[in-house]
This record gives sequence, structure tokens and C-alpha cells, in this order.
Amino acid sequence: MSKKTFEELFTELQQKAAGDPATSRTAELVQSGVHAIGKKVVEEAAEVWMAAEYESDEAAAEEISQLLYHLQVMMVAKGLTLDDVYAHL
Ligand SMILES: N=c1c2ncn([C@@H]3O[C@H](COP(=O)(O)OP(=O)(O)OP(=O)(O)O)[C@@H](O)[C@H]3O)c2ncn1[C@@H]1O[C@H](COP(=O)(O)O)[C@@H](O)[C@H]1O
Repeated sequence: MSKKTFEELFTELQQKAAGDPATSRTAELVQSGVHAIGKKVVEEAAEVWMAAEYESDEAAAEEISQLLYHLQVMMVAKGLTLDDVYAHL
């Protein structure tokens, strides 16, 4: 299992965003644009809900990680930083 913090993942995604879509899912998603990323955010959010209600804690944790990943991709695509978001916490 790979382990990284939320902040470490965000730094990695910022670097990957301008990379090769053939080898980076992040680059592929960022190039596909906010509309396509938004659909993934909604899809992953629904999967979090279903896993939390009907599946194991491990499955819920995995779906939550995928939602956090796609939220970060949206932030990168929009040019938002962690501080932009943390300002509202
Ligand atoms: N944490 C993630 C991560 N979480 C989820 N995903 C992607 O989200 C997908 C999960 O969504 P789905 O189950 O809907 O997958 P899918 O059905 O194939 O998606 P669609 O193509 O059909 O939309 C996974 O298959 C991955 O492609 C992630 N892709 C990358 N990362 C991390 O991001 C970093 C950069 O990755 P690359 O940009 O690929 O180099 C690395 O540290 C990765 O570990």
C-alpha cells in the first residue's frame, strides 16, 4: 500500500498535470477539463456514499481516497491551491 499525505499528493499532482496523458491519469484528467473532472467527482462521491452505507470500512476508505484524489485534480485544473481551500475550513 502506498502511503502519502494529502499535501504530498497535491504537490505530486501539480507536477503531473502538465505531463503525458498516456502515462499519467492526472494529466489525462486535467486535459479532459473541468466538465469531465466534475463528472468524476460526482461519481466518486456517490461511490463513497454507497460504500459507507453498504460495504466494508476498507471499501469506504478506498472510495474516500478516490474522491479526495479527484477533488485535488479539480483544484489543479482550476489553478486552486491548498491554501485557497484551507482558507474556508
Ligand atoms: N491517488 C490516485 C488515484 N485515485 C484514483 N485514481 C484514478 O481513479 C480511478 C478510479 O476511478 P474509477 O474506479 O471510476 O476508474 P475507472 O472506471 O477506470 O475510471 P474511468 O476511466 O472509467 O473514468 C483509478 O483507476 C485511477 O485511474 C487515481 N489516480 C492516481 N492517483 C495517484 O496520483 C498520483 C499521480 O498519478 P498519475 O497521474 O497517474 O501518474 C500517483 O501518486 C497515484 O497514486
